[in-house]
Amino acid sequence: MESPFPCPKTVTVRRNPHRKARPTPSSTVPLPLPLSSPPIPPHIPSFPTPDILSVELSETQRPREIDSFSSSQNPKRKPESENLKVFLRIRPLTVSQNAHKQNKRGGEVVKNAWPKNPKAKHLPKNKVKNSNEICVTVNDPHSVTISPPSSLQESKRIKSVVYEGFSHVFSDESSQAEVYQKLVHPLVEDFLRGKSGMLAALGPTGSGKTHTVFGCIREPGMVPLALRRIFSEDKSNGNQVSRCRTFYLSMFEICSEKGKSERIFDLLQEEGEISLQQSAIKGLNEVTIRHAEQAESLIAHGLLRRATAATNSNSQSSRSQCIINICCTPNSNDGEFDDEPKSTSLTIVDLAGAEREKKTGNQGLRMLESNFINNTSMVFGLCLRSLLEHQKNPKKPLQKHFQNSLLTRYLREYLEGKKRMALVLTLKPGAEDYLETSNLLKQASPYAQIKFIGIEEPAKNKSTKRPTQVLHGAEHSKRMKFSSVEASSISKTAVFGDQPRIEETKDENGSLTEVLVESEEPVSCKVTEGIYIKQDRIELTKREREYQIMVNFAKALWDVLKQYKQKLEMAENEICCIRDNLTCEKRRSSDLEKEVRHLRLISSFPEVPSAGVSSSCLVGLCTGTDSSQDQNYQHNDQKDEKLRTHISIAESSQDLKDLEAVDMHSEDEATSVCIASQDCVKERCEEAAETAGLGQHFQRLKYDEEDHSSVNNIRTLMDVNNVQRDDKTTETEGTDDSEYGSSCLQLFVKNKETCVCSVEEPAISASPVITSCDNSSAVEMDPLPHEEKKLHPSATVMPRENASLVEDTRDCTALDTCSLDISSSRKTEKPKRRLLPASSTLLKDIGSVAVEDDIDKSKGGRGEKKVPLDTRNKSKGSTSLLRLLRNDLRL
Ligand SMILES: Nc1ncnc2c1ncn2[C@@H]1O[C@H](COP(=O)(O)OP(=O)(O)OP(=O)(O)O)[C@@H](O)[C@H]1O
Repeated sequence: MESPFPCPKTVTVRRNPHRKARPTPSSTVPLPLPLSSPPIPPHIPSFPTPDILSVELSETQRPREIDSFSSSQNPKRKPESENLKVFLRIRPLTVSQNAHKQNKRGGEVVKNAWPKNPKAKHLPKNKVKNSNEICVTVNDPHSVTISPPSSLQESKRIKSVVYEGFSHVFSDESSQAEVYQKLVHPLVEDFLRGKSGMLAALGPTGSGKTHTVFGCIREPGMVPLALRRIFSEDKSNGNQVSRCRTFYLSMFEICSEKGKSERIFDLLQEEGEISLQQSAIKGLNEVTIRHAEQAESLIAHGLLRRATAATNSNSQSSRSQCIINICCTPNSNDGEFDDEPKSTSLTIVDLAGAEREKKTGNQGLRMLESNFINNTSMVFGLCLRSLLEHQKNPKKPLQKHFQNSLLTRYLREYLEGKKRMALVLTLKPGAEDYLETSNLLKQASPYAQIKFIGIEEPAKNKSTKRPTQVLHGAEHSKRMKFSSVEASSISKTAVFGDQPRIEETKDENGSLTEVLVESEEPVSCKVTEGIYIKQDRIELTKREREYQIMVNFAKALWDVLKQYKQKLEMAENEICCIRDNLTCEKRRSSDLEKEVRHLRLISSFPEVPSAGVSSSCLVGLCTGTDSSQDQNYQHNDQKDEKLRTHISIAESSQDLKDLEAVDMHSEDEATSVCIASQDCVKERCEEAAETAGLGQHFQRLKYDEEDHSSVNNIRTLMDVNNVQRDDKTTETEGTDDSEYGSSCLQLFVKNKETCVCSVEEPAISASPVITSCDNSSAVEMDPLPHEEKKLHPSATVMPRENASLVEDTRDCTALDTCSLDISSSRKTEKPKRRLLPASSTLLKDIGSVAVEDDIDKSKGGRGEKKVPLDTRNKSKGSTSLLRLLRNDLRL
């Protein structure tokens, strides 16, 4: 059963690697950094202009992109690599078909109007191919498929092969103009801009090389089209170009003499055999051309001289390699076009087509010619192959295949990749030409990978300016004269390409010397290649440095802009925060204003009359260690009767009538006692004192730090400020704090002993009135037994007037005495405090004080614990004070 779809033939794809696009300078521009911003720098550093300008390039530092950048800056210098362009042109299957097509297109039958070799008149005409089978199929403008004829497919199982990577594939219907536009036009434009170039046509015999290069009258080839293009520009510019530059045409062929040796003939002169010395052709006639018609006429005459012969493959088969040079040299006196390039050349080579003996049936002389042609084509191909392999693997040396033929010796610079060139492969699409076509594509398609690296155009300085080499008229005689004089020293003459006017000689030291030919006396200047290289290197380094500076400048600018942006964002955020805070503050201020208004409204009511008496606070005593415990004590007052820690606050003067005599000056003051922990006593006292303005009046009476760890030190602070504030709010509004007197009674109990301390109101007494309970204290404390002291601390407050009796011996003017009686055991239960009226507490405590002589105390039994040192040191004055108090209070 047959498949509905024909099974495709097996196809082998031979791919030439794609040429990689050159990195453009724009690709080297640093990309914006990722959005994740780095930590914001504290400040933006100054722009590093000095650092940027001090860029120094090292050999390893030079980026590859610099070359492209430099070349883009100077289009006349393109040191970057450029691939060899390989074009493919497919000839029509038969000429008759082509003529038919041409007739269809233009209505005229195309005939080759170029002069034919008269020898070919009697040669047999090409056999008309009966087979219409083709082996070449154009896939796209850059690839073709070569399919073997059916006979070969069946017998040898040869597969179809796809060849890719061509710059362009011209089908059999392509016109000369189309081929010119894509193949030669770029070369001509470069040539007019001062870039030398070469086009070589390769292909088997009869494939259309000569047709492509020279064409016919109706279909002029690449050479006449190029000439027309060159001079058309000149015409459009009013012959300005030809006035500034001079164009020369030279045409020669390389053929073999009976297949033994190669000979070079100048096709523009009769019997013009010339020779090749090194890479230069000696004696080549360069004809000055002024317009295209003249040049075409010269070429037509040259083609008549070219060796052709009729073969089985081609009735007018080229038997030689034909080379045409169009040379351009600017006029030396013209300064207007001083920037124009110097001595450029456009070379077009029509190679003789390789032949297969079986097919051509050549014999004898034709066969020898065929061997020469095939050998030259092979050497040409070997040179390119060696260049390609060398470029692929630099370890492989560049073979000197060029030495094996005159053509390759002449084209050495092109074949070594030093100058720009293009190849056009011509093919015959017939099935009988499959093998030639296949071999050519297999051999030549990889050439598209060849790169021309570091192509340097001739320098513009005067020393490199080449005079014309045209060997006609006076110049010819000059040359001959010079040659006769210096012939012995001339080792070689450079006439190729853009160096036809320089003759290189070797001096005694063996160094290379270039001799300018146009001078009667040869001007010798030691110009070695190194000089040019050095100059170019310096210029290149300069450009690279400038480029590097610009790159660094751009980077630094980018960084600075980025930092400024971050800073701007920060500032904006800050502004937002400040704005929010301002709004809150405004809101607060408005609230405060409302409150003030409210308070003023309240203050407008009649004032509560001041009591006019002192509201003093007597300090309660406590054994607690912190204020939080004090609060607990207050809450648990009823539970612990034993704990005799008293915190008494005199709320009104009526409660302290007994004490009015003692402290007459403290009527207005409010006294409170702040029981603070041992750790915060000092801070609290200082804070309270500072708040109340009593910093200089407030003194701690006594604090013995020696033994504070053994007993819970009880400190009682009179936080005057707190009480003052309380009183102030109750008594008057808007009164200054300083109006209130403040006093602070601080009691220290050390080692369960009662200390008496007093702080007098500073407003009344300028001097600090502090009575300490040290050894010289006026109050003589009767120490209790040790166990009792632990449990019953008590404090006795004494009237000031009584205390004043003993003030002659003390620093204090008043004395408030507190006796502490610690009676509660902290071991058993939590201490409780009961808030009692100060007067009752004082009376009670004073009554409980046992006034005894220190002597009696010291006479205690041996087993008794010794009285502490501070107690023993109680003076008689203190004892007397206590007695007086008792008497005065009638206790
Ligand atoms: N593209 C083409 N269009 C029309 N005719 C062509 C084309 N190519 C070649 N021919 C004709 O084919 C014949 C052979 O072409 P040509 O002489 O150019 O081949 P060749 O490659 O130069 O051969 P050889 O190497 O033997 O010189 C010529 O008569 C030419 O007119």
